[in-house]
Amino acid sequence: MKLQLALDLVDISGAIDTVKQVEQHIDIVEIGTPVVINEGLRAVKEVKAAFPHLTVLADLKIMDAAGYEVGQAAAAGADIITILGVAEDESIKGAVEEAKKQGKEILVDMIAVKDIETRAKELDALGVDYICVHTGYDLQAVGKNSFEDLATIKRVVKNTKTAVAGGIKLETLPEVIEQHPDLVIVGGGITGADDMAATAREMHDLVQKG
Ligand SMILES: O=C(CO)[C@H](O)[C@H](O)COP(=O)(O)O
Repeated sequence: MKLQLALDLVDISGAIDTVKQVEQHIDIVEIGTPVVINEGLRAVKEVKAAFPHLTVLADLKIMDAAGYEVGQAAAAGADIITILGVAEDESIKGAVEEAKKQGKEILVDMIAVKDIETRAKELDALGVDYICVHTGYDLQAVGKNSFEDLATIKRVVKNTKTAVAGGIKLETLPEVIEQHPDLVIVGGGITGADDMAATAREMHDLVQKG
């Protein structure tokens, strides 16, 4: 099981400062969608250049023109690129094909997918690398989480790695770990902590033991 730090509410220098504090305690650093919207793929390029030993995920949440967008993110240095589970199968296939060509991985974000079980089975057959259940900020605000959805994908997915994201904190991490996802994604649970390094270390220890 791996820990991914999601950076959403920072600029490039803020991202680099944050990673400097926690780099020993994370496996993957995510350049979040708001950062890519604000700063472009330059954010991916600069973070990868600053931390070449870390796996960098570009959270593009691709919906169309997937092969092209995966190619651009790969050229910027991303190791993993995200596409939405609600995208067309043709887009998913395009993303997978381009990622394979470039030696990269595709994570499918299941945000807004209504029938998680059916779509997860389809995505599993399409050869993506990760399927990630995700409660985004707008549903976190009304008290939702992804714990049940994680159980669903763990039950039906045969080949693909599983991941979970959305409002995970140190206190809720044990409940997530019990379900043994391959990847746990944490943003505010680390970046909003008083001591980011101590929180990331504690989370990483739990994830590694889990
Ligand atoms: O993709 C995202 C929002 O769309 C976030 O990166 C993801 O939800 C993790 O952040 P947090 O732990 O703060 O919810």
